[in-house]
Amino acid sequence: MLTAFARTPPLQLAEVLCLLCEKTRWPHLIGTAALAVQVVGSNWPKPHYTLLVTGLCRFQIVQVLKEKPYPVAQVEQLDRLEEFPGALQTREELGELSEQFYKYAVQLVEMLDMSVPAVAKLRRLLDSLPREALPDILTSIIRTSNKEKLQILDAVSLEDRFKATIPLLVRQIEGLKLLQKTRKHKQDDEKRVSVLGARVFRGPVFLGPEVPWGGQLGFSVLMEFFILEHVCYVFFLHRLKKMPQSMPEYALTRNYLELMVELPWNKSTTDRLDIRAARVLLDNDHYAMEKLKKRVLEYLAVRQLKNNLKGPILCFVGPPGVGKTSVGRSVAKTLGREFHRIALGGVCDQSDIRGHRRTYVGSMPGRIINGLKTVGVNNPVFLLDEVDKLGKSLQGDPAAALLEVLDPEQNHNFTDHYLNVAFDLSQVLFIATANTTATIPAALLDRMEIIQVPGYTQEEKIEIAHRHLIPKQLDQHGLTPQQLQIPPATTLGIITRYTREAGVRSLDRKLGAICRAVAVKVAEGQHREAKLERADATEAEGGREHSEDTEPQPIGDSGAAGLALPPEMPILIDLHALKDILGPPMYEMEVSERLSQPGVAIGLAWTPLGGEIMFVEASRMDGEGQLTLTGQLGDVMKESAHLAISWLRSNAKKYHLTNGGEIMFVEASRMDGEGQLTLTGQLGDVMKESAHLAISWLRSNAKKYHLTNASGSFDLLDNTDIHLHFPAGAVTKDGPSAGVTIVTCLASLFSGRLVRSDVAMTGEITLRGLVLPVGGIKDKVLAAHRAGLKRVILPQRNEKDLEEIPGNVRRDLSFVTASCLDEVLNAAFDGGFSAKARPGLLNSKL
Ligand SMILES: Nc1ncnc2c1ncn2[C@@H]1O[C@H](COP(=O)(O)OP(=O)(O)OP(=O)(O)O)[C@@H](O)[C@H]1O
Repeated sequence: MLTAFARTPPLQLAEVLCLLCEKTRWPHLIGTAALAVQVVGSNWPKPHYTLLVTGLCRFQIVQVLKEKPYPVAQVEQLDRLEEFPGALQTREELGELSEQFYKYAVQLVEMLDMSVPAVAKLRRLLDSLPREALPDILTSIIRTSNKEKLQILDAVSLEDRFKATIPLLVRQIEGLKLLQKTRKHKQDDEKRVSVLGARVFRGPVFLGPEVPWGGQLGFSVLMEFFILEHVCYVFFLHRLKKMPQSMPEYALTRNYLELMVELPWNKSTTDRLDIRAARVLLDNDHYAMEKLKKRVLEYLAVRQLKNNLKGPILCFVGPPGVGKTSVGRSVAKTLGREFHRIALGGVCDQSDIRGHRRTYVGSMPGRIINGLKTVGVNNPVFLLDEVDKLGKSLQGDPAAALLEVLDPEQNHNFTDHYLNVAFDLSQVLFIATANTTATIPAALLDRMEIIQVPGYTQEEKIEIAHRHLIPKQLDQHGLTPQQLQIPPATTLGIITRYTREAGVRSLDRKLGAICRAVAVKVAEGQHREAKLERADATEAEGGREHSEDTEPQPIGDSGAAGLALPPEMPILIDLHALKDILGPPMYEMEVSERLSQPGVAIGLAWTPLGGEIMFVEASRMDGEGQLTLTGQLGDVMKESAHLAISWLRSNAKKYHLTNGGEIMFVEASRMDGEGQLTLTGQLGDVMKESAHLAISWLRSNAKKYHLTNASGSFDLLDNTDIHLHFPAGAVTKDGPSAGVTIVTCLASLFSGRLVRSDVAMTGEITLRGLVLPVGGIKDKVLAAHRAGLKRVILPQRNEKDLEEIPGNVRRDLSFVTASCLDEVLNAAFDGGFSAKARPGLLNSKL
């Protein structure tokens, strides 16, 4: 019944035969006739045969004659390919279709890498085969579903065949185009195309609706995979499909694939770059911080002018609670970007940044990739909080991993160990914050632009409290300004007596405590009001109700109002109410009290927490002894013991203390008149050296200033030990800026004169008595102002830094700029310190 045979490629026929036999069981009446050429296989270990057939032609079943033991049917041959070449030439439309088809086929093949042998062979095949055979051949090679294949088989007329196959070719071409677009940046472009090319034609899973994802991955998602050239990771889909769900690896693979799908590979928000609006928003959100806001606006302006700015990473450095994090949040808000904060404090494992390799049990991606997953876009603002507190451990250096993240030249190719695929971080805007630059690794510091954010003055704090903190706290506690009022005088009271900070975080907390206390009163008041109303109503009805609750109760200790009546609104917090709520003041200014003895001076220190005033105390003792301490003591405790001994020794005569007691003084031989200098207060090396410098300078200038030791000798250390102490003893201190304070303190000790109680100072000294400039002037001056001091002695070369000081602080303080120690001492003592100017010597013996 088969009258004309045409040779069709065996591959296609084998597929169609299989389809017909296995899947369809005759629901399809059109099939392919084929000649079995070879049968290879065996029955062991289980039957496995490969059938090689040569295709002949399409046929249609007319009637099934019998089904067993094998189906026999009467069929009719459908295609007569020998007629087709003629038809192609005579019918214009068919000729055009065939030409179009050929062009698409060539285009598709040319998009592949011709260096792959299979592709080159295909190209040759395309030219050598008759045009009418191409639709069947290409359908069997390109990615098509079984359903689509059967549709082509059904297309008997050549015209239908071309028409049905062209869309399949176009779909494949578009897929490849998208793929190539995304990979054009990559260096290893060609290699990957070849791998991909081979897969497009022969690989198991590509574009197409029938993806083996158990219905959970849609076509578009797989498409995204595809175009993002992570084609090889589709491999995991196969693995997942084959794995039993109980296998631990199933969850791992699934999590991994879910992360791949959830990551915002090419999803971003559109930047809103309106500098005027940004300025208004920054001003509305933050009071003061002019320098920081100015720099942030400059940065945003440059971004507006130049897209894809590979700009510096901004790093805000300043004490805690000065608003660094919240400015970062405002930047995201002005740009209309997502905001994500990554806390780096205490991170000491580089896999925190870069993720674990998937071979680890419990492996996870790093914080960067996790953050991207959380925000769901690839251009968020990432705030790297506390970069100065990164640790180091055996698990690697997280700072080194951050280098890659922050380097605009490298971060378009950031590879997380877990993901193992490069992710482009170049669209992410990184802002870092730190309390100090001292502990930021140098390489990291080099990649960032540091913007100092100094602490606030008292006036600024009051403004911030009233503009931002109080409204925020009221809102958080469900209160209104009609219920609670905090006058500026009370805010100042909180700032000076209950907080000691450069920022406003404690102030915020104290305001929160006030709101909580008032919330209780307001809630109780409402409760009572309701009860009173009910009581009134009952009374009106003639009934009388007695309840313990209606007994009058005082509000707090202040007894401001009884609880029988609701408190009068608004509740005004004065200084008395403040004491009731927050307890007795935590900080009192004890400056003048502590300066009531010679040998004490106030220095100005800069710490990561802001500026602070620092007392330097000195005492001297006759003779030399040794103190043995046992009992596994820590450094601070040992220093305390030294302090105690020093105090007792210098007060021994006053209290009639002798050396026959419990403490063991072992007399040591005197070293040629050299005294001993004891330094306590957890000092760093630089500070210890400053103390030695100060002593040396004073010894060499002892005659000039009439400085003597306890026995009246100008050799200050002769038979004399000196103890210098820097409270608070448990806080580590270092740096050269205490030099002038140490000199002043010792000058006071050896002269027996009191240092002015309203003066603080800072400056490095040299052996020749020069005063060198130091850093952190603004914070230090603000600390002196906070402490209520009146005069600040600064190195002359720091005069320029005074410009940064707010006008009101400058007005309250008098500044003395000194270039040498002579000037420092003259300004630190009443009536100056020069030898001539000094009145009769005070007896300096203690
Ligand atoms: N100038 C300001 N104007 C308004 N609010 C401010 C200002 N400065 C700080 N705040 C508020 O103070 C609080 C603490 O600020 P934030 O958390 O940003 O401090 P930080 O400098 O990042 O501190 P840390 O270094 O501890 O992270 C926030 O509620 C913030 O809104």
